[in-house]
Amino acid sequence: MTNDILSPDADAPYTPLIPAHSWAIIDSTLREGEQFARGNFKTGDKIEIARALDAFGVEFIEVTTPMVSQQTQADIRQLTELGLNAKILTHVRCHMDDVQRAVDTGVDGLDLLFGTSSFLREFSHGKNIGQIIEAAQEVIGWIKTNRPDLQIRFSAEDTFRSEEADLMAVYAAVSKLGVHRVGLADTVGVATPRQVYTLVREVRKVIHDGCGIEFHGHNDTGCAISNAYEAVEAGATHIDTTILGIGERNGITPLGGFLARMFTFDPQGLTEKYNLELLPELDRMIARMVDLPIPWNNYLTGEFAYNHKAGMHLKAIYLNPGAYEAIPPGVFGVGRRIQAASKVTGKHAIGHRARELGLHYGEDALRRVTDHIKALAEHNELDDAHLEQVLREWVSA
Ligand SMILES: CC(=O)SCCNC(=O)CCNC(=O)[C@H](O)C(C)(C)COP(=O)(O)OP(=O)(O)OC[C@H]1O[C@@H](n2cnc3c(N)ncnc32)[C@H](O)[C@@H]1OP(=O)(O)O
Ligand SMILES: O=C(O)CCC(=O)C(=O)O
Ligand SMILES: [Mg+2]
Repeated sequence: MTNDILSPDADAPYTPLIPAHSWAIIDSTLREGEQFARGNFKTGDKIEIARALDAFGVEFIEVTTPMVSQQTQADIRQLTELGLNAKILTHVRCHMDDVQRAVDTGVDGLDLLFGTSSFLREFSHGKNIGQIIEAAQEVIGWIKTNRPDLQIRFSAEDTFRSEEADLMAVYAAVSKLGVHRVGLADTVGVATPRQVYTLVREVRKVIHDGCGIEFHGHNDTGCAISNAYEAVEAGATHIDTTILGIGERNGITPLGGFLARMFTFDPQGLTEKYNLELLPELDRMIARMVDLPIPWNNYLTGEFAYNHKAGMHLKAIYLNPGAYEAIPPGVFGVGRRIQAASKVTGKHAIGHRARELGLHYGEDALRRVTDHIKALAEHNELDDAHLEQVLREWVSA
């Protein structure tokens, strides 16, 4: 494959702008997604979701803390016994009770968190930065001694409303304790792309070389995908997503939208890494489970995500779909829709449809039938059957 989605020069050598192997997905549909208004997955749902994510190829699946209930604890165990390729991580408070329960579930790693903003220090857990670091030392020290096989991530919840000096102290401390990843969480979706880029670069300076950087971004101000992208550009190694973006409030970085973004930088790498054509099935599965439709303008899989209508677009799209598509829909298992019958159509689109029907119009007749179709569509929606009828009637007129 070449970079031909970015440029019509198909002979240019393939050079990914941001290689897909430089980052991994931590899909949190089974954790953040359970915090969505309608996310109440039963055991069977969880197994279906985990298997579907694994078939798609995500590298990690994050699940809710076993502290939620005995059922949740048993479900985690069942998920870890499925023999998936994806590593299973559970999201737990930085507390020995949580960790001790979590390590018995068979997970591959623990995603620890502690809120570092003044909001969360005052209103959530009441600890100061020194106490947060002490708790991290106790908990991470225990895991390192007793379960060195487990991956450990430590995240500063509400990172982007935390003081930078506090963050650096916490990240440096947990890095020294040997965590595998640190997490930056835009918990209330307030960060801008530039802030994310800058902070990831700063954090990189205080952690050990092999330490990964994870980004978790909420979408309250519509920046979840751009922020995840900026994180990767700045050197983040892991991005949290959920299917359809479900999560607290209006959710987090959606898996499909993030992959659409990253596809444009390394189409070949993404195609090798994930079974992209399974994305529509994932989106449909979650839409069914939360009993909501896939939004009409959803990235890649929305009903109209690949609808082409304007005459100027249609003329070019027949010659090369790349003229008005950033990403070939077939790669993600979706098709395009050509809407030739509308008031914004043009003679090229009408002529093309006529030829498909085996009808041949001369230049003047094509102009006349096109204007007639445009006039009809001005007042009534026309469907393809109506267009075909008009074209057949007018060809001999
Ligand atoms: C931004 C996020 O999404 S963070 C992840 C959110 N996830 C969840 O909340 C998981 C689901 N939660 C639950 O099932 C429950 O909240 C439980 C089991 C975790 C705790 O339940 P409860 O004991 O009833 O406490 P409750 O939820 O009311 O309060 C939260 C407790 O966690 C403590 N806490 C909050 N953050 C942390 C942390 N990072 N590390 C340790 N303790 C913490 C709070 O201090 C509070 O404990 P306290 O009552 O001793 O002060
Ligand atoms: O643990 C994390 O990094 C993220 C927690 C979370 O869901 C959030 O802060 O929004
Ligand atoms: Mg969140």
